[in-house]
Amino acid sequence: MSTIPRALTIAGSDSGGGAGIQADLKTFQELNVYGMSAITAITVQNTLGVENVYPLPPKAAAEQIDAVGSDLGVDALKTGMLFSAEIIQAVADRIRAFGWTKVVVDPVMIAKGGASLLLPEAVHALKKSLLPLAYIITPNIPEAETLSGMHIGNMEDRRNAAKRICSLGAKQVVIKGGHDDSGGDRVVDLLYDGSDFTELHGQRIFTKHTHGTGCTFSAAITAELAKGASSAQAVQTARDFIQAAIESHLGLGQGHGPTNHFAYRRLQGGVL
Ligand SMILES: Nc1ncnc2c1ncn2[C@@H]1O[C@H](COP(=O)(O)OP(=O)(O)O)[C@@H](O)[C@H]1O
Ligand SMILES: Cc1ncc(COP(=O)(O)O)c(N)n1
Repeated sequence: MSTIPRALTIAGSDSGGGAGIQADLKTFQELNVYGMSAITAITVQNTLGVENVYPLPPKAAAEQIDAVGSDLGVDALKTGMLFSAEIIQAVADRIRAFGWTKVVVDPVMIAKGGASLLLPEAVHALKKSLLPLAYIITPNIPEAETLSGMHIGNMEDRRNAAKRICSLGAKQVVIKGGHDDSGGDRVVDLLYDGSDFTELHGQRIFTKHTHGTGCTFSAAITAELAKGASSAQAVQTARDFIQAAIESHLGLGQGHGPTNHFAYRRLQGGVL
């Protein structure tokens, strides 16, 4: 019998392949984890932006989760674009019914190009129904501001926002630093595990090819949790993965291009 770790992504499809379900499955594969998906919405998207969003019925998301959960098994899962309060509710119900605990919530709200990937009225459902199920939640700075209800202008604010987000029920939080350009050539992600803070520092890459960085980062955390890594180890591997992926982006498309999901394998000495 195979003992390969299994990870599930519950997210939207990005036809351009750089974010969403596609980025998640590529990341799982690169980290040697068996990937499964439950699609919540289909986006018509390329590097120039999101042209349209077709949400699926909440029942379709729930049935996909049931299908994989009842048969293949799930060691860890992540959520990405969930779009509506009804889909959030359906997803939260299934996570609770299966009793899954290694749950990474990427609270996707707005695409880099400005398109809304979560209806404004669904923020309440995200906070109330999904956030308490999160083992790790991974907001970027604008998402952390929405969840915490406070402005984040510096690292002290970020620490306070992290505490507030944990007080809403998430066990741990990583507030990502991609949107904070005050650090010059450094980028800092902040992990709060409910008692201690860890700063993960990296080299900021000056590029427009950062489409899907948040999806890829949270998928890498999920893959590592599926393998049994601690949250600190999982977040560090995810940081290394996304750093390599941005550094050697593929230069695809005319707009905000995808990162290079092959790069981490190359870094580890694997064959391309
Ligand atoms: N220009 C960059 N250089 C290096 N790392 C980056 C850069 N932009 C984002 N990252 C990393 O990518 C991940 C996603 O960050 P962020 O851009 O803040 O999230 P999101 O994609 O959700 O908006 C984080 O680990 C962050 O440190
Ligand atoms: C289906 C889907 N899910 C998530 C994102 C967010 O990714 P980004 O913030 O890099 O645009 C996206 N653009 N599309």
